[in-house]
Order: sequence, then C-alpha cells, then structure tokens
Amino acid sequence: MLQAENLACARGERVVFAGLSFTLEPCGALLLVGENGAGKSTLLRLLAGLLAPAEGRLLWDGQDALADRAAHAARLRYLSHADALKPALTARENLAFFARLWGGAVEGALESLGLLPLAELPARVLSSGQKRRLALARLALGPAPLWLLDEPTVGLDAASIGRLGGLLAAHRAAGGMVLAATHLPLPLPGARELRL
Ligand SMILES: Nc1ncnc2c1ncn2[C@@H]1O[C@H](COP(=O)(O)OP(=O)(O)OP(=O)(O)O)[C@@H](O)[C@H]1O
Repeated sequence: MLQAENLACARGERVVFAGLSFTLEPCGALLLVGENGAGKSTLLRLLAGLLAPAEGRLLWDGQDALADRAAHAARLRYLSHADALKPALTARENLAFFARLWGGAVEGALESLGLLPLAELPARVLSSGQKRRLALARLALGPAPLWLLDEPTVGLDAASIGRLGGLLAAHRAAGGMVLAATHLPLPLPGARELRL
C-alpha cells in the first residue's frame, strides 16, 4: 500500500502544495486533477523519488518509501511528459533497452500498443502520438506495482486510448496501482479523484 502523509513540496521559493494525504491500495487508481500549475507533475515527480518533500512522509507498506531510492525506483514505472526515447534507435531497440533493465518481452510490448508495423523505424521519424505509444509500451514490459503517469493520453488516437485502457485494467487486475495526472478522459473505471 502507498500512503502519503501531510506532504508538502516547494519549487523555487514557492510552496506548490502542502498538507496532502492519501492512500492507494493494491488494484486502486487515483486521478490527479487540477488547473495548470496546481502541482500534479510535481507530485508525480515526488512520488517517483525525483523530488524530496519539504514536509511529510511517503510510506510503502508502512515503511519510509524514500529511505532506499533504488528499492523505490524498482517498484515503479514513471511516465513523464517527455517520452524519453533515443531518436536514433528503432522502436524495437528503444524497448529492448528497457527490457534489459526490467525484463519482459519486447514483441508483446510492441503489440500491446499496435507498434509492430513501426518496429524497425527510428524513433525520430515517428509521429508525436506514435512516440507516446512507444513510451507507453514500456508499461507492458516486466511488471512493477506502482504506475505514475503524467498526461498519458496526450496525442493518442481512440484505438490507442483503448489499448492503454487494456494495459491499465490488466495491471490493476494483477494487484497493481495507478496514479495518473490528466486533463483528458482516461479509461480508469472506479478511480478516485485527488484535486490539487
Ligand atoms: N523547476 C521548477 N522551478 C520552479 N518552479 C517550478 C519548477 N517546476 C515547476 N514549477 C512550478 O511549480 C508549479 C507546479 O507545476 P506542475 O508542473 O507540477 O503543475 P501541473 O499541475 O502539472 O500543471 P499542468 O496542468 O500545466 O501540467 C507551477 O507553478 C510551476 O511554475
């Protein structure tokens, strides 16, 4: 279980949010909503262990989640605004890099986002929606219990949103958790909303 207790975060000289508490259980999903600048991406970066909280604690199964950054990194997949692709590598090679880190089958991951016909193209020539699909295909590699997704559906066509919905459902059915920041509809049935 993931538990946030009284979290506060500052960027520059400004407090972005404070007094933030929530819990997320296995199979659960939390939608982060709020106006531009409310702190959704900041919270996801904090939960990913990339920013330190100014106050408060983040607990994983009752223990300080951030005490061991490597252990925390191993339990999550963080998809930021950036697709984090190597432009000169093909779609298949980009996924193979992450498969070496996390395990999992590259072919299955390509297929999960409908990328098999594009597998041999260098990432630099993919359209913006295709690049997003390739970034999301990482979720279909070796499993991790906590998915942190920043605007995952930006640029996606309807079929790709449906495919992402399938990945999200399978992840939750296997006990996984999802935290997603979005301004767009996201296929996450039963998700609770956390307004920042
Ligand atoms: N590196 C930084 N230095 C200083 N301030 C920052 C930095 N990054 C973000 N901020 C500020 O922190 C606040 C929260 O930004 P954040 O990106 O978390 O918002 P958001 O809710 O994700 O917004 P959006 O809906 O536009 O994606 C904003 O006021 C932003 O200007």
